[in-house]
Amino acid sequence: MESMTFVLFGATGDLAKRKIFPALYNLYLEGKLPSTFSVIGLGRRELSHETFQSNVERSIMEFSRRQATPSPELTSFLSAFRYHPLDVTRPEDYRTLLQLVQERESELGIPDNRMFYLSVAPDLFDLIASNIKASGLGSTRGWKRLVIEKPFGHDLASARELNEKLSKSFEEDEVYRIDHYLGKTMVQNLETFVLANPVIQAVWNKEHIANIQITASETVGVEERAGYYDQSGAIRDMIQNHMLQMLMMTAMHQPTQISAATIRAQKKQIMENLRPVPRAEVAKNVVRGQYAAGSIQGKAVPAYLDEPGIEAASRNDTFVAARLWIDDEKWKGVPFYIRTGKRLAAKSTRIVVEFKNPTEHLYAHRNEQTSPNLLVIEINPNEKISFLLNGKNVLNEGVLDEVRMDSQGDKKQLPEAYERLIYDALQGDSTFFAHWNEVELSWQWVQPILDAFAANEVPLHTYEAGSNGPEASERLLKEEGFEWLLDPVPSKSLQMA
Ligand SMILES: NC(=O)C1=CN([C@@H]2O[C@H](COP(=O)(O)OP(=O)(O)OC[C@H]3O[C@@H](n4cnc5c(N)ncnc54)[C@H](OP(=O)(O)O)[C@@H]3O)[C@@H](O)[C@H]2O)C=CC1
Ligand SMILES: O=C1O[C@H](COP(=O)(O)O)[C@@H](O)[C@H](O)[C@H]1O
Repeated sequence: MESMTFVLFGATGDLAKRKIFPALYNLYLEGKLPSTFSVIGLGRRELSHETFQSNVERSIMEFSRRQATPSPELTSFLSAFRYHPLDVTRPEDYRTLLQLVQERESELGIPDNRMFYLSVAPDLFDLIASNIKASGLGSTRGWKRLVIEKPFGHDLASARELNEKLSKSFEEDEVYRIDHYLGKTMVQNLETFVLANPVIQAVWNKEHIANIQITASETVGVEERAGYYDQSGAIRDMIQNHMLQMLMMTAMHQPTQISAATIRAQKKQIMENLRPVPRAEVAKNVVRGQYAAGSIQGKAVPAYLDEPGIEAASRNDTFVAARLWIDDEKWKGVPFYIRTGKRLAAKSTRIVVEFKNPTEHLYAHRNEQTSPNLLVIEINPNEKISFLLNGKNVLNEGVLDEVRMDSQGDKKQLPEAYERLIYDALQGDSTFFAHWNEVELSWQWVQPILDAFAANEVPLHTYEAGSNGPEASERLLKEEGFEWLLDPVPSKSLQMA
């Protein structure tokens, strides 16, 4: 990998501490950083290089997935870090930053490959990008890349405006939009599991699949992010990005070969064929909810409206479920259901594929009925794939029973999403970053829902914290004769592998 400078805006912030420094450290231990590299941390506060290095060390001690203890390796890793106080609104601060970046490049004898990572509030993205250009930081003979966090815009118009502004300083292929769900092991695995297995490909279509359910449920509430979340809700926080990205990864068609460009083209096609939900039909296809007080794992928790920092009369959504249709030849007639919410019964991100069941009545003469085959892709907190099949329970007079075949990785050994994504960005591999096309099409799909929510055209159901969300979300599936498969992996079933 080519040597480079990693310029981190927001190096004194929460994300840097919890995710970015630990990710860089683990990449370093695995030999996945260039042999020589420079990291320049930025923030408004005044810090010496030494204090910054100690802060980085503390964050690694606390948050790294590999236990870190003082060692020559850690010392050598930290020696690459420098700090520069910078206010992103002051153009002169970028000029002094450029001097430091160049000094380090010549000290280390490395080319001017520069990665600008914006771990700051999104309203600063365009200003920073234009200052990078104006100051000359972006005029490199090597490569330059811009990594940005979500959210990318607040609605379709603001996302387009932001993209327009960024494109004045960076080309689309230089922009890496992080969606951390695309860094998750099982989401990345979808590409190979679905596209590279002929057995799966053969049944990955409307002939064999009855419905697909994508869930990201959380037990946490709004936490410390009331200011942001009360303006965003589940629709912007999860549906527009993570949930639609998981939908694209699940539904994309097999390209002739796998590359960033072909995967992106397939994902874009899914979004183009995703049936729009006109504003007048939002209430029929989308259910929104807000949590009331309740209890999570035996602990009483307050209602959303009683959380610190939330407006007393807020009509913000903390739960959204929706029914989607992809109008192409592969998926015509197959409903996709998505569902996400805070303060639900379990932390669980999963994709459940329910297959059609033409063998249902095969054992009718014995008053038995087969169950539909299910494929369960667990993404978080477990990472595994299970197949639920019909089997014969030889210990119980051969009656039909569910048989589970599953795979399980050793979670501790797996890199974190941020490790994967930073590594990919350093290599210039944009497969698992959100392309502007995908972001724009996602906002386009979501916009009528935002409008209908804002105009209160969709009922806001309350649900008890610790429940499975509003009962109204059952209706979405009942209309096609299905139900949510919330915990479809039976613990008692026979394990075959
Ligand atoms: N934290 C998380 O878990 C997640 C965060 N994100 C996104 O990551 C980004 C960063 O979030 P997070 O770390 O939580 O935010 P924090 O509020 O913890 O950190 C903000 C950072 O921005 C810096 N900053 C703010 N204003 C300026 C300025 N005018 N000039 C220079 N630096 C400035 C602060 O430095 P200083 O105070 O020293 O000026 C600080 O380092 C956001 O886009 C957020 O949406 C996305 C997913 C998860
Ligand atoms: O991006 C976000 O994701 C988290 C959930 O992420 P996970 O990796 O724990 O599934 C969510 O809590 C947060 O509100 C949202 O901004």
